[in-house]
Order: sequence, then C-alpha cells, then structure tokens
Amino acid sequence: MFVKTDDRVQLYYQTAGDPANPALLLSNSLGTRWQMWQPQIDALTKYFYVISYDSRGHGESDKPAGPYSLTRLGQDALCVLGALGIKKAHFCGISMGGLTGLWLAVYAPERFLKIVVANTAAKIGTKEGWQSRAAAVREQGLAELATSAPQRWFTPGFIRKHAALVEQLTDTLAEQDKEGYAACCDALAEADLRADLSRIQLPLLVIAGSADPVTTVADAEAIVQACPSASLVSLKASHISNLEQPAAFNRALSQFLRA
Ligand SMILES: O=C(O)CC1=CCC(=O)O1
Repeated sequence: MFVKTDDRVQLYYQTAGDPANPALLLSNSLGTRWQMWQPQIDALTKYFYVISYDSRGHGESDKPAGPYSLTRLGQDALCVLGALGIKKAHFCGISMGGLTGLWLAVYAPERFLKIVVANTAAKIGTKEGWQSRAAAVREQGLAELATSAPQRWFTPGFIRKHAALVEQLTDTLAEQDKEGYAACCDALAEADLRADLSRIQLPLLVIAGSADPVTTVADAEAIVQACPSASLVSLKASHISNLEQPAAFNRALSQFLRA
C-alpha cells in the first residue's frame, strides 16, 4: 500500500497485526527495505499493529531527486501515521531510521508513546564522508558499495554462517536507486542532533551493537548521557543488530515497549 506525503511523494508501507493494538512504526537503515524488520514483525504482531515502510529513495517508495534532509525523513514517518489515522504510536528505527527516531523524539514527541533507536548516533559519520559517498554513488552506482556492505553490517562469524541472508541484503542494496540512496547520504551529511538530545523527554531505548564499526557503543552512550529519559541495551552484534541478534533484539524491544 502507498501513502502520499505533503510534498506528493508516494511511500510504500505494509501493516501486520490488529489495528486495535498499539501501533509500532518501523524505519529502515540506509540501503535496506521494510523487509529488514521481518523477525520483529513476526515476533511483535501479537502485541502491536506493526507498520513498516520503505524510506523515501528506497524500495518501492518514490525516489525524488535529492538532497533529502533529516527533517523530511521525520515528516515522512509522521505522514505514514497520519494516513493511517494513528494519533500516537511507538517507533523503532535503525541507523538512519534511528536518527529519524531521535528527530521525532525532539520535534514531534506528542505523536509517540515510546521510541527505540538502534545502531545510531546523534551524528552518524562525517559530513565529508557522506558527501564523498553520495558523489561516488551518483557517478558509479551501488555495485561497489554492495560488495563492501557485509563488513560494515555484520560480524565475520555471522557473514560466514548466514551467507544467504547477507547475499539477499547486498542484492537489495545493489538494486536500490542510486539517486535515492545518494539523496539519503545528503541528509546524513547535514544531520546533527547532538545539541538537541537534552530536550528529549519521551521514554527512549537505545540499542547498540558491541561490534558495530559504524555507530559505536560510545555513540549510544553519548545519547543516553544526554537524555535523562534514555536507557541502553548493548547486544553482541555489529551494525544490523535486529538481524544479527533477532531474539535478543526482540526481547529488548518488547520488554521496553510493553513495560
Ligand atoms: O554504511 C552503511 O551502510 C551503514 C549505515 C550508515 C547509516 C545507515 O543507515 O546505514
């Protein structure tokens, strides 16, 4: 199904579970799709009305030319809830989706019950790093980046044991639209919520991966130190911790949201 945002971009979304249950909105990382949440959808639909969507520039959602912004990505999440008539929801996002969750916690707290941000930071990477990745992708496409993705996303042991899943994810990345991906890199280049974290009052769970080379445990600790309402869970995983440690991720998510 599709929703149209206020700037007339179509976003693809899926729902699972009983709409009478509390809503849980799931937001993907850069270069992935809504399907990355399948283990969480399977585990949590008995308690929540689970909504997952392809972020702008990804999957079946529209890919308008960039640059995008973190504000736009946050407003997109609000548009999905608005189109479904949901006044308040839980939110869980990972990496770029986690940074979107921090934006929502700062700028739209009245629309949320609790927020979970996984494998993220108030500022991910460096402006120059994202600018050069955006330029390389616009010029050369995503094939090269897809080859190096497993090392950024998973531990070596997980890559060895779960080759089929890793291949499926890297195929998805290689098939993404290069302008949509690069436009999200533009958003990440400018996004910096470090000065805003102390304004967050919503219950916030920060999930880190102890072997995450992209958004480190130190990044997660910095969020928790700045937000009085935040708590931290660290999993034995790399960057895409919801797929590397699905049972532990689901336990942390479910315990926090259902408490
Ligand atoms: O570099 C990657 O692929 C990992 C990543 C950074 C931001 C995000 O959403 O994913």
